[in-house]
Amino acid sequence: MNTLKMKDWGLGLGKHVVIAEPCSVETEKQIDDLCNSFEREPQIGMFRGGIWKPRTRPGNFEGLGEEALPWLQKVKSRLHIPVCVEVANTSHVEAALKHDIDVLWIGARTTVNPFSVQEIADSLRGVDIPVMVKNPINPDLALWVGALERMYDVGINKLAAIHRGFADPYDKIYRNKPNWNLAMQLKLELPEIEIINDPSHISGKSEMVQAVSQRALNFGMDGLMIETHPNPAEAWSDARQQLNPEQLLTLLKEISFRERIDFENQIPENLKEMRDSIDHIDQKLIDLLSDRFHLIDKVGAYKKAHELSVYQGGRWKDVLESRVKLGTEKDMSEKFMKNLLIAIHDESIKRQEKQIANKDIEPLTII
Ligand SMILES: O=C(O)C(=O)C[C@]1(C(=O)O)C=C[C@@H](O)C=C1
Repeated sequence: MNTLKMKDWGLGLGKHVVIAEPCSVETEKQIDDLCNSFEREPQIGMFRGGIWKPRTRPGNFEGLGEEALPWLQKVKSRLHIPVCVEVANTSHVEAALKHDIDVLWIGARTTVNPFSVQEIADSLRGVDIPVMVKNPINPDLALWVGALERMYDVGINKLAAIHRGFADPYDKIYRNKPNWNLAMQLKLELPEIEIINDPSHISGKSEMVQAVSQRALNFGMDGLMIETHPNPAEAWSDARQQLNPEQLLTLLKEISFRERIDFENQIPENLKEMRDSIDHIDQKLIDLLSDRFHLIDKVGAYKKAHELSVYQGGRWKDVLESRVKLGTEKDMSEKFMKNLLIAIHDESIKRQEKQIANKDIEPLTII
């Protein structure tokens, strides 16, 4: 994809984009109050207001709709920063364009549905407006990439992604569990697409927003979208996760926007040396793993000849426990050691099953 980075969208966005926003636009006064707080804050690069709010069940506040759009125009003239809104259908797009909204974004509940995404994309054919695409609710990279591709295919070349976390009914910590690996995979697949992180929807509680923001920046995310309200306790939606302007400004002072080293010729000499050593160690690790799997194949041949079962619970328990102990003694976490060993053991089982059955079988996870 030949897309433009946010700094080249012609909207005065800097290197790290901070989008401050009330979850929902509620009253003209609320917007005025936020403008007063952010008037002299150059760090706020964009303003977001929720106008149409998707709600799981009817009866909750679903946004003010079109009547709130003129208030966002006022934000533009007061703060001189671009404004963005979520659009979920073609009438939203039409209203947003009519009111000079600068940037649109597609929400997680829309990204999951390629029909909706395509309809929105079709309504944007020939329109020069940046679009940001939130990850779908479920951790499906193809859906996320697909939504970006649908936008690109109708001629939108100002594109960004937003990582807002993924629904996980078993997780007790986050509202939407972050999946940093998946976000990194998006970067690998579409290196030109920048990713904004939405720590508010990930954490679901204001006291976690700073830690999640820092984590996102550590992972090389290109900006933050943080829900902000003059008085979060009184917010009509998502009261628990919004910061007040003062909290937002403190957060922005305290977090560290880390530099990224993207190009070979920028790498300082001592870092290059350390990376060369890492390359060497990785090579040795791979050689050792390959030696281990050759032995696994020999054990597999033995099991086949003697009709022994592939999975050997007692041996596996010993291997797991002893290696986890060795690893933790060398300062590696128990969780990491377990994950590593489970991955290795899965692969051993898969190779031996294949040997015995002589066909490809999906790997199992056996603990
Ligand atoms: O010891 C064996 O029987 C093996 O095949 C090796 C191995 C391993 O990867 O360490 C693999 C499968 C068994 O469940 C136990 C251990």
